[in-house]
Amino acid sequence: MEVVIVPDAAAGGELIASAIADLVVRKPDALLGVATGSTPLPIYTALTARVRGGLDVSRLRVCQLDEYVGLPKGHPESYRATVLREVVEPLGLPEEHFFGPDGSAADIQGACEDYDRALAAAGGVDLQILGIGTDGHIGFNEPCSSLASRTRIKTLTEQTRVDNARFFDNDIDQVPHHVITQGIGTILDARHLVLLATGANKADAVAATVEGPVASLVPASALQLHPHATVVVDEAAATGLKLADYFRATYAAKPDWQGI
Ligand SMILES: N[C@@H]1[C@@H](O)[C@H](O)[C@@H](COP(=O)(O)O)O[C@@H]1O
Repeated sequence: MEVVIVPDAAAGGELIASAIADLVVRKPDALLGVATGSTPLPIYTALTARVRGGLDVSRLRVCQLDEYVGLPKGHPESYRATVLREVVEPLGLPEEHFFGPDGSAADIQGACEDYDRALAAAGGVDLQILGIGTDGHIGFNEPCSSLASRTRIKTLTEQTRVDNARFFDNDIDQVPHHVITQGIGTILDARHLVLLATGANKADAVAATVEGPVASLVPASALQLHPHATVVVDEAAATGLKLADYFRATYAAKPDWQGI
């Protein structure tokens, strides 16, 4: 696992957008896994600026990490609508290049299995962007999710519903209880995992992810099992890291050509 400490969220966004740009140049039809939430927005802003500056993403494909269950199709806070608004439209991608699980399906279990099959049929995710919940969740894999889990339905913790109420008029009653999420095993199938965490409220979760034991209690700690995982944190989110100086020195000594 590589840990990169950046001065602020914007610098994290630039760094990760560079990695995505390098990937697209290397593999124009790459499959990019995107995350929702506030944290990844600087990545999408930086990537959109690169596209305006001439980066060709016309063949890039994008897929979802997770989705609420039970919101009506087209609900503005469904993750499908969110990714369309925050990623697909700004990058100018055709909607056919974007896919995700169907949270409004009558057969949710079938929709989960369909999604795992669709990811495999698409050749697998090349780079998966991840955020992290305050409780250490990735996607919507809440604490005690199986580290081998595949895409399935999960029940949100009260804390996650409180955290996400800001997207639903600060009304927790509007936040769904159930979600579809790529499993931790599904996420680990991606070729490169890039987790961005910013802000002091993520410092404990980051420390447990990077320096704690691999444990289902901290789902993001599963990144320790992946051969190519990059954790990008700003100074505030890095405050709990005992090895912060080592991570800084390692990154400073890294050759430019190597990327993240
Ligand atoms: N399912 C999403 C996660 O993918 C995201 O990482 C998390 C943190 O969001 P934020 O970045 O807004 O703190 O929120 C939700 O739970």
